[in-house]
Amino acid sequence: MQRDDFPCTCLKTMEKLISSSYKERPFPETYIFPPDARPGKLAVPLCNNIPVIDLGGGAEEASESDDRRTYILEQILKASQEFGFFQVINHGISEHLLSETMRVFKEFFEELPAEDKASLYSEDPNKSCRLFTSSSTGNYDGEDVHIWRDCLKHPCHPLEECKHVWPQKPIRYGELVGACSTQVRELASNILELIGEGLGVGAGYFRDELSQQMLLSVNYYPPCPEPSLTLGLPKHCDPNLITILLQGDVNGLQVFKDGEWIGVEPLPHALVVNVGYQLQIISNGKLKSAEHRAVTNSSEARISAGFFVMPSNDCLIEPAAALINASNPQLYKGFQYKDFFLNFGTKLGKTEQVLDRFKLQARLAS
Ligand SMILES: O=C(O)CCC(=O)C(=O)O
Ligand SMILES: [Fe+2]
Repeated sequence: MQRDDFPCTCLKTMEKLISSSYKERPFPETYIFPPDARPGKLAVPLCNNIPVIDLGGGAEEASESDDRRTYILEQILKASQEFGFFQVINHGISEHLLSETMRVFKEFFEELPAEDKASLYSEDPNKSCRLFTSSSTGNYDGEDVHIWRDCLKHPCHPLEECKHVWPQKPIRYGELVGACSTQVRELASNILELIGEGLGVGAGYFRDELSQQMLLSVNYYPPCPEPSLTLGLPKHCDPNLITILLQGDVNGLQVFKDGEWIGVEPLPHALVVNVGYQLQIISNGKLKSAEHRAVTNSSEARISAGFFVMPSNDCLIEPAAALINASNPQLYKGFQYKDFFLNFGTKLGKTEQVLDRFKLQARLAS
């Protein structure tokens, strides 16, 4: 960016961010979804049936008692089969760290000077740390409809290799997000161990390449005057292995279950865990990656932070051999993770098509 251009480019960039322009009147038509994709009924039932699993102080500690470990493992497996979603409490990550991390995200979006934000803004999806608005495709100007969110995205594992690309401000960002990423990663590894054991592929199955990368995506949804016409995130399943989400204390996350949308109730200091496409594929369809979306509201800003555990780009993904037999034929072909990810980017909003290229028996796999 040339110094002379700076104020002008900066201003244009900041106009795109929905957090800078949401008070605009009249309501911008470019954010209005076609009738069949609108959220419709906003007051969906708040779901008290998405399982809430008590990890009793941390999944790790569960290893101290075999019975307790087996009980937790069974609950995680059942929830991943039936819902593809669950919440965990008593997960071992300190409440103080979680609330301070959410606070630093809020400071980032609401208090950072425009020029600091502008220096991180990029529409290049290959840029490792970037602030953008609407979808992550990097094609804001070509989108049919914009989505009502700004997003800060960057890798968060291994810390020493990625911390240097993170925002330098707010000043506590590195320390808090670093500590939180480390602890979330440990929790995710423990949950994956339990899943591996429960599936019968072995506790260590998801270590190394299958879970090598972790990406942090912080969503900022400003208050929206027209929540019934807009979406913070359209319906999708996550493309990765497993996601751990901090959803703060504002409603907005909904899961599609048995033909209807249900809200995932924000519980203080709970973390939401959801199965991504890779876990569905590796488990040969035994675990399910559920469709979800984020709706907006007219009264307060909402922040969510997703930690996406994902395979290395070159990792070969295929259903685990131990899960295939005469009565459970292989449902998906093997592929490299990067091929899946590229294909995913072209199928945004078309969840029914994402898996088509990877199915072996189109009529059986869902
Ligand atoms: O904001 C939320 O609660 C959901 C975020 C989400 O689904 C995602 O980032 O993939
Ligand atoms: Fe998601």
